[in-house]
Amino acid sequence: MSNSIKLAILGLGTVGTGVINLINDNLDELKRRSGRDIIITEVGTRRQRDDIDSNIMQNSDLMAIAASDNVDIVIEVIGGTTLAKDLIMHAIKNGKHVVTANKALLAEHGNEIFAFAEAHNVHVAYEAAVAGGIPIIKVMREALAANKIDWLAGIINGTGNFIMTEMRDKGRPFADVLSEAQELGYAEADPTFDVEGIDAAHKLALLASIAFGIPLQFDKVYCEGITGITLQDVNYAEELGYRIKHLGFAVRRDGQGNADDAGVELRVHPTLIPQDALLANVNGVKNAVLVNSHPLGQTLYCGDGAGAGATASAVMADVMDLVRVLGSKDNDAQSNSVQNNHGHHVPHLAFIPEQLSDTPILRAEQMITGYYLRVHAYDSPGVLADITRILSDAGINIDAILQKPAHKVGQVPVIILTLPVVESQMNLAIEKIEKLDTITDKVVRIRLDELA
Ligand SMILES: NC(=O)c1ccc[n+]([C@@H]2O[C@H](COP(=O)([O-])OP(=O)(O)OC[C@H]3O[C@@H](n4cnc5c(N)ncnc54)[C@H](O)[C@@H]3O)[C@@H](O)[C@H]2O)c1
Ligand SMILES: N[C@@H](CCO)C(=O)O
Ligand code: NA
Repeated sequence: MSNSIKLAILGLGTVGTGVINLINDNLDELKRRSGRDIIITEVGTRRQRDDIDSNIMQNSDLMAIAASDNVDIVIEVIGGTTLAKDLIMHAIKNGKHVVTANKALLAEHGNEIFAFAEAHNVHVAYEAAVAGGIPIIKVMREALAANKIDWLAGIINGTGNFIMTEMRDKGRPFADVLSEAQELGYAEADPTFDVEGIDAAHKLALLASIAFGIPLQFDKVYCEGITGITLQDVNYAEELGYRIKHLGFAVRRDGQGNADDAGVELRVHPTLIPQDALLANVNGVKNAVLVNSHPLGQTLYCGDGAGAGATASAVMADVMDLVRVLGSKDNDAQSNSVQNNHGHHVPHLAFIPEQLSDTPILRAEQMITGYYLRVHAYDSPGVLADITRILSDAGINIDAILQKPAHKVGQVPVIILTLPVVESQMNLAIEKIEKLDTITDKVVRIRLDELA
Protein backbone atom coordinates (compact mmCIF):
# COMPACT_ATOMS: atom_id res chain seq x y z
CA MET A 1 0.00 0.00 0.00
CA SER A 2 1.41 3.39 -1.01
CA ASN A 3 1.77 5.65 1.97
CA SER A 4 0.53 8.79 0.31
CA ILE A 5 -3.03 9.82 -0.48
CA LYS A 6 -3.19 12.02 -3.55
CA LEU A 7 -5.82 14.75 -3.66
CA ALA A 8 -7.06 16.91 -6.50
CA ILE A 9 -8.94 20.12 -5.76
CA LEU A 10 -11.25 21.36 -8.52
CA GLY A 11 -11.90 25.08 -8.00
CA LEU A 12 -9.74 27.44 -5.97
CA GLY A 13 -12.29 29.84 -4.52
CA THR A 14 -13.26 30.26 -0.87
CA VAL A 15 -13.51 26.57 -0.07
CA GLY A 16 -10.72 25.27 -2.36
CA THR A 17 -8.27 27.79 -0.93
CA GLY A 18 -9.51 26.97 2.57
CA VAL A 19 -8.67 23.31 1.98
CA ILE A 20 -5.12 24.15 0.82
CA ASN A 21 -4.60 26.32 3.89
CA LEU A 22 -5.97 23.68 6.24
CA ILE A 23 -3.64 21.03 4.82
CA ASN A 24 -0.66 23.38 5.14
CA ASP A 25 -1.58 24.32 8.70
CA ASN A 26 -2.44 20.85 10.02
CA LEU A 27 -0.24 18.53 7.95
CA ASP A 28 1.30 16.80 10.95
CA GLU A 29 -2.07 16.34 12.61
CA LEU A 30 -3.49 14.76 9.45
CA LYS A 31 -0.55 12.36 9.19
CA ARG A 32 -0.63 11.38 12.86
CA ARG A 33 -4.36 10.64 12.63
CA SER A 34 -4.34 8.77 9.31
CA GLY A 35 -0.89 7.25 9.20
CA ARG A 36 -0.63 8.49 5.60
CA ASP A 37 0.90 11.46 3.82
CA ILE A 38 -1.97 13.56 2.52
CA ILE A 39 -0.72 15.46 -0.52
CA ILE A 40 -2.35 17.68 -3.10
CA THR A 41 -1.05 16.55 -6.48
CA GLU A 42 -3.28 18.55 -8.85
CA VAL A 43 -5.53 21.59 -8.76
CA GLY A 44 -8.10 22.70 -11.29
CA THR A 45 -7.95 26.43 -11.87
CA ARG A 46 -8.87 28.75 -14.70
CA ARG A 47 -5.62 30.72 -14.52
CA GLN A 48 -2.13 29.79 -13.28
CA ARG A 49 -1.57 30.98 -9.73
CA ASP A 50 1.87 31.83 -8.41
CA ASP A 51 0.88 31.35 -4.76
CA ILE A 52 0.51 27.57 -5.22
CA ASP A 53 3.32 25.15 -4.27
CA SER A 54 5.33 24.35 -7.39
CA ASN A 55 5.01 20.58 -6.69
CA ILE A 56 1.26 20.84 -7.33
CA MET A 57 0.23 20.59 -10.96
CA GLN A 58 -2.12 23.37 -12.04
CA ASN A 59 -4.44 22.52 -14.88
CA SER A 60 -7.38 24.25 -16.50
CA ASP A 61 -8.55 20.92 -17.97
CA LEU A 62 -10.64 19.75 -15.01
CA MET A 63 -11.92 16.63 -16.81
CA ALA A 64 -8.33 15.46 -17.22
CA ILE A 65 -7.72 15.89 -13.49
CA ALA A 66 -10.88 13.92 -12.67
CA ALA A 67 -9.40 10.95 -14.54
CA SER A 68 -5.74 11.42 -13.61
CA ASP A 69 -3.71 8.41 -12.44
CA ASN A 70 -2.00 10.76 -10.05
CA VAL A 71 -5.18 11.30 -8.01
CA ASP A 72 -6.99 9.10 -5.43
CA ILE A 73 -9.65 11.53 -4.22
CA VAL A 74 -11.26 14.34 -6.22
CA ILE A 75 -12.53 17.34 -4.25
CA GLU A 76 -15.18 19.22 -6.24
CA VAL A 77 -15.56 22.80 -5.06
CA ILE A 78 -16.38 24.73 -8.24
CA GLY A 79 -20.13 24.77 -7.46
CA GLY A 80 -23.01 24.74 -9.96
CA THR A 81 -24.91 21.80 -11.36
CA THR A 82 -23.59 21.34 -14.89
CA LEU A 83 -19.80 21.04 -15.17
CA ALA A 84 -19.61 19.95 -11.51
CA LYS A 85 -21.91 17.03 -12.32
CA ASP A 86 -19.89 16.00 -15.40
CA LEU A 87 -16.68 16.16 -13.38
CA ILE A 88 -18.03 14.06 -10.53
CA MET A 89 -19.49 11.44 -12.89
CA HIS A 90 -16.19 11.33 -14.77
CA ALA A 91 -14.21 10.92 -11.54
CA ILE A 92 -16.53 8.11 -10.42
CA LYS A 93 -16.22 6.37 -13.79
CA ASN A 94 -12.48 6.50 -13.34
CA GLY A 95 -12.66 4.86 -9.93
CA LYS A 96 -12.01 7.99 -7.86
CA HIS A 97 -13.66 8.73 -4.55
CA VAL A 98 -15.20 12.20 -4.52
CA VAL A 99 -15.64 14.83 -1.83
CA THR A 100 -18.03 17.67 -2.63
CA ALA A 101 -19.45 20.71 -0.83
CA ASN A 102 -22.07 21.13 -3.54
CA LYS A 103 -25.53 20.83 -1.98
CA ALA A 104 -27.29 22.26 -5.04
CA LEU A 105 -25.88 19.48 -7.20
CA LEU A 106 -26.62 16.70 -4.71
CA ALA A 107 -30.12 17.94 -3.90
CA GLU A 108 -30.98 17.95 -7.60
CA HIS A 109 -28.96 15.00 -8.93
CA GLY A 110 -27.85 13.11 -5.84
CA ASN A 111 -30.03 10.04 -6.48
CA GLU A 112 -28.34 9.52 -9.85
CA ILE A 113 -24.85 10.40 -8.61
CA PHE A 114 -25.02 8.11 -5.58
CA ALA A 115 -26.38 5.21 -7.65
CA PHE A 116 -23.54 5.69 -10.14
CA ALA A 117 -21.01 5.76 -7.31
CA GLU A 118 -22.46 2.57 -5.79
CA ALA A 119 -22.23 0.87 -9.19
CA HIS A 120 -18.57 1.85 -9.45
CA ASN A 121 -17.80 0.91 -5.87
CA VAL A 122 -16.65 4.38 -4.87
CA HIS A 123 -18.00 6.92 -2.41
CA VAL A 124 -19.20 10.51 -2.79
CA ALA A 125 -18.78 12.25 0.56
CA TYR A 126 -20.60 15.50 1.30
CA GLU A 127 -20.20 16.64 4.92
CA ALA A 128 -19.41 20.18 3.77
CA ALA A 129 -22.66 20.38 1.82
CA VAL A 130 -24.84 20.68 4.93
CA ALA A 131 -24.36 23.12 7.81
CA GLY A 132 -20.72 23.84 6.89
CA GLY A 133 -18.32 22.72 9.60
CA ILE A 134 -20.92 21.03 11.81
CA PRO A 135 -20.43 17.27 11.42
CA ILE A 136 -24.17 16.75 10.99
CA ILE A 137 -23.95 14.18 8.18
CA LYS A 138 -21.60 12.04 10.21
CA VAL A 139 -23.73 12.37 13.34
CA MET A 140 -26.98 11.51 11.63
CA ARG A 141 -25.65 8.69 9.47
CA GLU A 142 -23.44 7.13 12.12
CA ALA A 143 -23.90 8.34 15.70
CA LEU A 144 -27.72 8.27 15.47
CA ALA A 145 -27.84 5.09 13.35
CA ALA A 146 -29.74 3.16 16.03
CA ASN A 147 -32.45 5.80 16.42
CA LYS A 148 -35.73 6.45 14.67
CA ILE A 149 -35.76 10.14 13.79
CA ASP A 150 -39.13 11.85 14.31
CA TRP A 151 -38.26 15.39 13.29
CA LEU A 152 -35.43 17.83 12.87
CA ALA A 153 -35.32 21.61 12.76
CA GLY A 154 -32.32 23.67 11.86
CA ILE A 155 -30.76 26.99 11.00
CA ILE A 156 -28.99 25.79 7.88
CA ASN A 157 -28.00 28.92 5.99
CA GLY A 158 -25.18 30.97 7.49
CA THR A 159 -25.68 33.99 5.25
CA GLY A 160 -29.36 34.27 6.14
CA ASN A 161 -28.72 33.89 9.86
CA PHE A 162 -25.93 36.48 9.68
CA ILE A 163 -28.27 38.94 7.94
CA MET A 164 -31.16 38.38 10.38
CA THR A 165 -28.84 38.71 13.39
CA GLU A 166 -27.21 41.94 12.22
CA MET A 167 -30.58 43.45 11.29
CA ARG A 168 -32.09 42.61 14.68
CA ASP A 169 -29.11 43.51 16.87
CA LYS A 170 -27.73 46.53 15.04
CA GLY A 171 -30.60 47.66 12.82
CA ARG A 172 -28.32 47.34 9.75
CA PRO A 173 -29.93 47.41 6.30
CA PHE A 174 -30.41 44.07 4.55
CA ALA A 175 -28.31 44.92 1.47
CA ASP A 176 -25.31 46.08 3.55
CA VAL A 177 -25.19 42.89 5.58
CA LEU A 178 -25.56 40.75 2.47
CA SER A 179 -22.55 42.51 0.88
CA GLU A 180 -20.52 41.79 4.00
CA ALA A 181 -21.57 38.11 3.92
CA GLN A 182 -20.33 37.98 0.31
CA GLU A 183 -16.99 39.57 1.25
CA LEU A 184 -16.59 37.06 4.08
CA GLY A 185 -17.09 34.16 1.65
CA TYR A 186 -20.37 32.97 3.23
CA ALA A 187 -22.76 33.60 0.36
CA GLU A 188 -23.46 31.46 -2.70
CA ALA A 189 -22.22 32.65 -6.10
CA ASP A 190 -25.84 33.72 -6.66
CA PRO A 191 -26.92 35.05 -3.23
CA THR A 192 -30.62 34.74 -4.05
CA PHE A 193 -30.04 31.06 -3.20
CA ASP A 194 -29.27 32.19 0.36
CA VAL A 195 -31.92 34.84 0.88
CA GLU A 196 -34.78 33.08 -0.93
CA GLY A 197 -34.31 29.89 1.09
CA ILE A 198 -33.18 27.74 -1.87
CA ASP A 199 -29.82 26.86 -0.32
CA ALA A 200 -31.56 25.86 2.91
CA ALA A 201 -34.03 23.77 0.87
CA HIS A 202 -31.11 21.97 -0.82
CA LYS A 203 -29.66 21.12 2.58
CA LEU A 204 -33.01 20.14 4.03
CA ALA A 205 -33.57 17.67 1.19
CA LEU A 206 -30.26 16.00 2.11
CA LEU A 207 -30.99 15.98 5.85
CA ALA A 208 -34.48 14.54 5.34
CA SER A 209 -33.16 11.70 3.20
CA ILE A 210 -30.64 10.59 5.79
CA ALA A 211 -33.14 11.11 8.62
CA PHE A 212 -36.00 9.08 7.16
CA GLY A 213 -34.39 6.89 4.51
CA ILE A 214 -36.20 8.48 1.56
CA PRO A 215 -34.79 9.44 -1.86
CA LEU A 216 -33.73 13.05 -2.40
CA GLN A 217 -36.78 15.15 -3.31
CA PHE A 218 -35.67 18.76 -3.45
CA ASP A 219 -38.53 19.67 -5.78
CA LYS A 220 -41.02 18.87 -3.00
CA VAL A 221 -39.51 21.13 -0.34
CA TYR A 222 -41.80 24.06 0.51
CA CYS A 223 -39.55 27.12 0.37
CA GLU A 224 -39.81 30.68 1.70
CA GLY A 225 -36.83 33.00 2.24
CA ILE A 226 -36.11 35.97 4.47
CA THR A 227 -36.65 38.82 2.02
CA GLY A 228 -40.20 39.52 3.24
CA ILE A 229 -39.29 39.83 6.93
CA THR A 230 -39.65 43.38 8.27
CA LEU A 231 -38.11 44.93 11.37
CA GLN A 232 -41.67 45.63 12.52
CA ASP A 233 -42.44 41.91 12.73
CA VAL A 234 -39.06 41.16 14.32
CA ASN A 235 -39.89 43.67 17.07
CA TYR A 236 -43.48 42.49 17.62
CA ALA A 237 -42.23 38.91 17.87
CA GLU A 238 -39.66 39.96 20.49
CA GLU A 239 -42.38 41.76 22.46
CA LEU A 240 -44.34 38.52 22.60
CA GLY A 241 -41.31 36.49 23.78
CA TYR A 242 -40.39 35.05 20.37
CA ARG A 243 -37.55 35.46 17.87
CA ILE A 244 -37.76 35.05 14.11
CA LYS A 245 -35.27 32.57 12.65
CA HIS A 246 -35.07 31.07 9.19
CA LEU A 247 -35.48 27.35 9.80
CA GLY A 248 -35.69 24.13 7.86
CA PHE A 249 -38.06 21.45 9.17
CA ALA A 250 -38.32 17.77 8.30
CA VAL A 251 -41.19 16.23 10.22
CA ARG A 252 -42.69 12.74 10.15
CA ARG A 253 -46.51 12.90 10.40
CA ASP A 254 -48.68 9.88 11.16
CA GLY A 255 -51.81 11.51 9.66
CA GLN A 256 -53.72 11.16 12.97
CA GLY A 257 -55.73 8.26 11.64
CA ASN A 258 -56.06 9.61 8.09
CA ALA A 259 -53.69 7.72 5.80
CA ASP A 260 -53.84 10.51 3.17
CA ASP A 261 -52.27 12.94 5.63
CA ALA A 262 -49.47 10.59 6.67
CA GLY A 263 -46.04 11.39 5.30
CA VAL A 264 -43.17 13.80 5.68
CA GLU A 265 -43.27 17.61 5.83
CA LEU A 266 -40.30 19.30 4.20
CA ARG A 267 -40.30 23.05 4.59
CA VAL A 268 -37.99 26.02 5.00
CA HIS A 269 -39.37 29.38 6.12
CA PRO A 270 -38.99 32.17 8.67
CA THR A 271 -40.33 30.94 12.00
CA LEU A 272 -41.14 32.47 15.36
CA ILE A 273 -39.54 30.37 18.09
CA PRO A 274 -39.44 31.03 21.85
CA GLN A 275 -36.65 33.47 22.77
CA ASP A 276 -35.30 31.07 25.35
CA ALA A 277 -35.03 28.15 22.87
CA LEU A 278 -31.38 27.27 22.18
CA LEU A 279 -31.94 27.75 18.43
CA ALA A 280 -33.16 31.31 19.07
CA ASN A 281 -29.72 32.14 20.46
CA VAL A 282 -27.69 30.77 17.55
CA ASN A 283 -26.48 33.96 15.91
CA GLY A 284 -24.36 35.30 13.06
CA VAL A 285 -22.94 32.73 10.66
CA LYS A 286 -23.58 29.91 13.13
CA ASN A 287 -25.86 27.07 12.08
CA ALA A 288 -27.56 24.60 14.40
CA VAL A 289 -29.59 21.45 13.88
CA LEU A 290 -31.95 20.10 16.52
CA VAL A 291 -32.75 16.41 16.02
CA ASN A 292 -35.52 14.62 17.86
CA SER A 293 -34.99 10.88 17.76
CA HIS A 294 -36.16 7.80 19.58
CA PRO A 295 -34.95 6.69 22.07
CA LEU A 296 -32.25 9.36 22.40
CA GLY A 297 -34.53 12.42 22.52
CA GLN A 298 -33.45 15.90 21.47
CA THR A 299 -29.84 16.62 20.56
CA LEU A 300 -28.46 19.90 19.22
CA TYR A 301 -25.46 20.41 16.95
CA CYS A 302 -24.05 23.90 16.52
CA GLY A 303 -21.12 25.61 14.82
CA ASP A 304 -20.04 27.77 11.89
CA GLY A 305 -22.26 27.07 8.90
CA ALA A 306 -20.17 28.79 6.22
CA GLY A 307 -16.75 30.27 5.54
CA ALA A 308 -13.41 28.94 4.36
CA GLY A 309 -12.12 27.34 7.58
CA ALA A 310 -15.37 25.70 8.68
CA THR A 311 -16.09 24.28 5.24
CA ALA A 312 -12.53 23.07 4.73
CA SER A 313 -12.79 21.28 8.09
CA ALA A 314 -15.79 19.31 6.80
CA VAL A 315 -14.17 18.58 3.42
CA MET A 316 -11.06 17.21 5.10
CA ALA A 317 -13.07 15.17 7.62
CA ASP A 318 -14.51 13.38 4.58
CA VAL A 319 -11.03 12.95 3.12
CA MET A 320 -9.87 11.36 6.38
CA ASP A 321 -12.79 8.89 6.27
CA LEU A 322 -11.95 8.04 2.67
CA VAL A 323 -8.31 7.46 3.56
CA ARG A 324 -9.55 4.55 5.66
CA VAL A 325 -11.80 3.30 2.85
CA LEU A 326 -8.82 3.44 0.49
CA GLY A 327 -6.76 1.50 3.02
CA SER A 328 -9.39 -1.21 3.25
CA LYS A 329 -9.78 -1.26 -0.56
CA ASP A 330 -6.07 -1.99 -0.86
CA ASN A 331 -6.54 -4.82 1.61
CA ASP A 332 -9.57 -6.15 -0.26
CA ALA A 333 -7.75 -5.95 -3.57
CA GLN A 334 -5.03 -8.09 -2.10
CA SER A 335 -7.62 -10.68 -1.10
CA ASN A 336 -9.39 -10.35 -4.48
CA SER A 337 -12.62 -9.18 -2.90
CA VAL A 338 -13.17 -5.59 -3.95
CA GLN A 339 -16.92 -6.18 -3.61
CA ASN A 340 -16.51 -6.23 0.15
CA ASN A 341 -15.56 -2.60 -0.03
CA HIS A 342 -19.27 -1.72 0.19
CA GLY A 343 -19.16 -2.77 3.78
CA HIS A 344 -16.44 -0.26 4.60
CA HIS A 345 -18.49 2.89 4.24
CA VAL A 346 -21.85 4.14 5.38
CA PRO A 347 -24.54 4.17 2.66
CA HIS A 348 -24.71 7.55 0.92
CA LEU A 349 -28.20 8.27 2.24
CA ALA A 350 -27.64 6.45 5.55
CA PHE A 351 -29.97 3.56 4.63
CA ILE A 352 -29.01 0.84 2.19
CA PRO A 353 -30.26 1.91 -1.28
CA GLU A 354 -32.76 -0.96 -1.70
CA GLN A 355 -34.36 0.04 1.62
CA LEU A 356 -35.15 3.67 0.74
CA SER A 357 -38.88 4.13 1.23
CA ASP A 358 -41.55 5.85 -0.87
CA THR A 359 -43.09 7.70 2.10
CA PRO A 360 -45.02 10.59 0.52
CA ILE A 361 -43.94 14.20 0.96
CA LEU A 362 -46.96 16.17 2.17
CA ARG A 363 -48.34 19.08 0.16
CA ALA A 364 -48.15 22.62 1.59
CA GLU A 365 -51.88 22.61 2.43
CA GLN A 366 -51.37 19.54 4.62
CA MET A 367 -48.60 21.06 6.73
CA ILE A 368 -49.31 21.76 10.39
CA THR A 369 -47.78 24.81 12.12
CA GLY A 370 -48.62 27.56 14.55
CA TYR A 371 -48.96 31.10 13.17
CA TYR A 372 -48.12 34.70 13.84
CA LEU A 373 -50.67 36.89 12.05
CA ARG A 374 -50.42 40.66 11.64
CA VAL A 375 -53.78 42.10 10.67
CA HIS A 376 -54.35 45.79 9.97
CA ALA A 377 -57.86 46.92 10.86
CA TYR A 378 -59.85 50.11 11.24
CA ASP A 379 -60.10 50.94 14.92
CA SER A 380 -63.87 50.32 15.12
CA PRO A 381 -65.99 48.38 17.63
CA GLY A 382 -66.40 44.67 16.93
CA VAL A 383 -63.42 44.28 14.58
CA LEU A 384 -61.46 42.08 16.97
CA ALA A 385 -64.58 39.97 17.61
CA ASP A 386 -65.03 39.46 13.84
CA ILE A 387 -61.45 38.23 13.42
CA THR A 388 -61.53 35.88 16.42
CA ARG A 389 -64.90 34.49 15.32
CA ILE A 390 -63.53 33.58 11.88
CA LEU A 391 -60.55 31.86 13.49
CA SER A 392 -62.62 29.94 16.01
CA ASP A 393 -65.15 28.90 13.31
CA ALA A 394 -62.18 27.40 11.42
CA GLY A 395 -61.19 25.47 14.56
CA ILE A 396 -58.08 27.63 15.07
CA ASN A 397 -57.05 28.18 18.68
CA ILE A 398 -55.66 31.60 19.57
CA ASP A 399 -52.69 31.60 21.92
CA ALA A 400 -52.15 35.36 22.30
CA ILE A 401 -53.44 38.67 20.93
CA LEU A 402 -51.62 41.98 20.96
CA GLN A 403 -53.29 45.18 19.79
CA LYS A 404 -50.79 47.91 18.99
CA PRO A 405 -51.41 51.67 18.98
CA ALA A 406 -52.56 53.09 15.65
CA HIS A 407 -49.65 53.65 13.25
CA LYS A 408 -51.85 55.41 10.70
CA VAL A 409 -54.82 57.48 11.82
CA GLY A 410 -57.64 55.13 12.77
CA GLN A 411 -55.78 51.93 11.76
CA VAL A 412 -54.44 49.47 14.30
CA PRO A 413 -52.14 46.50 13.83
CA VAL A 414 -53.47 43.43 15.61
CA ILE A 415 -51.02 40.58 16.26
CA ILE A 416 -52.43 37.11 16.80
CA LEU A 417 -50.52 33.96 17.72
CA THR A 418 -52.24 30.64 17.05
CA LEU A 419 -51.71 27.06 18.12
CA PRO A 420 -50.77 24.57 15.36
CA VAL A 421 -53.32 24.33 12.56
CA VAL A 422 -53.52 22.61 9.18
CA GLU A 423 -52.40 25.07 6.50
CA SER A 424 -55.53 24.66 4.34
CA GLN A 425 -57.71 25.78 7.27
CA MET A 426 -55.51 28.81 7.89
CA ASN A 427 -55.68 29.73 4.18
CA LEU A 428 -59.50 29.74 4.31
CA ALA A 429 -59.60 31.77 7.52
CA ILE A 430 -57.20 34.40 6.15
CA GLU A 431 -59.25 34.66 2.98
CA LYS A 432 -62.34 35.44 5.10
CA ILE A 433 -60.48 37.92 7.32
CA GLU A 434 -59.19 39.80 4.28
CA LYS A 435 -62.77 40.11 3.01
CA LEU A 436 -63.94 41.98 6.14
CA ASP A 437 -64.73 45.66 5.44
CA THR A 438 -62.75 46.63 8.52
CA ILE A 439 -59.49 45.09 7.24
CA THR A 440 -57.20 47.49 5.40
CA ASP A 441 -54.29 45.36 4.15
CA LYS A 442 -53.30 41.81 3.33
CA VAL A 443 -52.70 39.68 6.42
CA VAL A 444 -49.00 39.09 7.16
CA ARG A 445 -48.38 35.52 8.28
CA ILE A 446 -45.24 33.93 9.68
CA ARG A 447 -45.12 30.38 10.97
CA LEU A 448 -44.54 29.68 14.65
CA ASP A 449 -43.07 26.63 16.37
CA GLU A 450 -42.58 25.96 20.08
CA LEU A 451 -39.90 23.33 19.17
CA ALA A 452 -41.34 20.99 21.80
N1 LIG B 1 -18.32 29.34 0.82
C1 LIG B 1 -18.88 28.57 1.76
O1 LIG B 1 -18.95 28.93 2.95
C2 LIG B 1 -19.43 27.23 1.39
C3 LIG B 1 -19.84 26.37 2.43
C4 LIG B 1 -20.34 25.11 2.10
C5 LIG B 1 -20.44 24.73 0.78
N2 LIG B 1 -20.05 25.59 -0.21
C6 LIG B 1 -20.13 25.11 -1.59
O2 LIG B 1 -18.81 24.93 -2.05
C7 LIG B 1 -18.75 25.18 -3.45
C8 LIG B 1 -17.72 26.25 -3.73
O3 LIG B 1 -18.07 27.42 -3.02
P1 LIG B 1 -17.07 28.66 -2.87
O4 LIG B 1 -17.70 29.53 -1.83
O5 LIG B 1 -15.68 28.18 -2.69
O6 LIG B 1 -17.26 29.32 -4.30
P2 LIG B 1 -16.25 30.28 -5.06
O7 LIG B 1 -17.04 30.96 -6.10
O8 LIG B 1 -15.49 31.09 -4.08
O9 LIG B 1 -15.22 29.24 -5.72
C9 LIG B 1 -15.45 28.49 -6.86
C10 LIG B 1 -14.18 28.51 -7.66
O10 LIG B 1 -14.29 27.59 -8.72
C11 LIG B 1 -13.71 28.19 -9.85
N3 LIG B 1 -14.22 27.59 -11.08
C12 LIG B 1 -15.50 27.56 -11.51
N4 LIG B 1 -15.56 26.94 -12.72
C13 LIG B 1 -14.30 26.60 -13.04
C14 LIG B 1 -13.71 25.97 -14.16
N5 LIG B 1 -14.45 25.57 -15.19
N6 LIG B 1 -12.40 25.77 -14.16
C15 LIG B 1 -11.62 26.17 -13.14
N7 LIG B 1 -12.12 26.77 -12.03
C16 LIG B 1 -13.44 26.99 -12.00
C17 LIG B 1 -14.06 29.67 -9.72
O11 LIG B 1 -13.21 30.47 -10.53
C18 LIG B 1 -13.87 29.89 -8.25
O12 LIG B 1 -12.55 30.24 -7.95
C19 LIG B 1 -20.18 25.54 -3.87
O13 LIG B 1 -20.82 24.36 -4.30
C20 LIG B 1 -20.80 26.04 -2.56
O14 LIG B 1 -22.19 25.88 -2.54
C21 LIG B 1 -19.55 26.82 0.07
N1 LIG C 1 -24.04 30.04 1.33
C1 LIG C 1 -24.08 29.02 2.30
C2 LIG C 1 -22.73 28.38 2.44
C3 LIG C 1 -22.72 27.19 3.37
O1 LIG C 1 -23.42 26.12 2.83
C4 LIG C 1 -24.53 29.59 3.63
O2 LIG C 1 -24.49 30.81 3.79
O3 LIG C 1 -24.94 28.83 4.50
NA1 NA D 1 -21.45 19.64 7.76
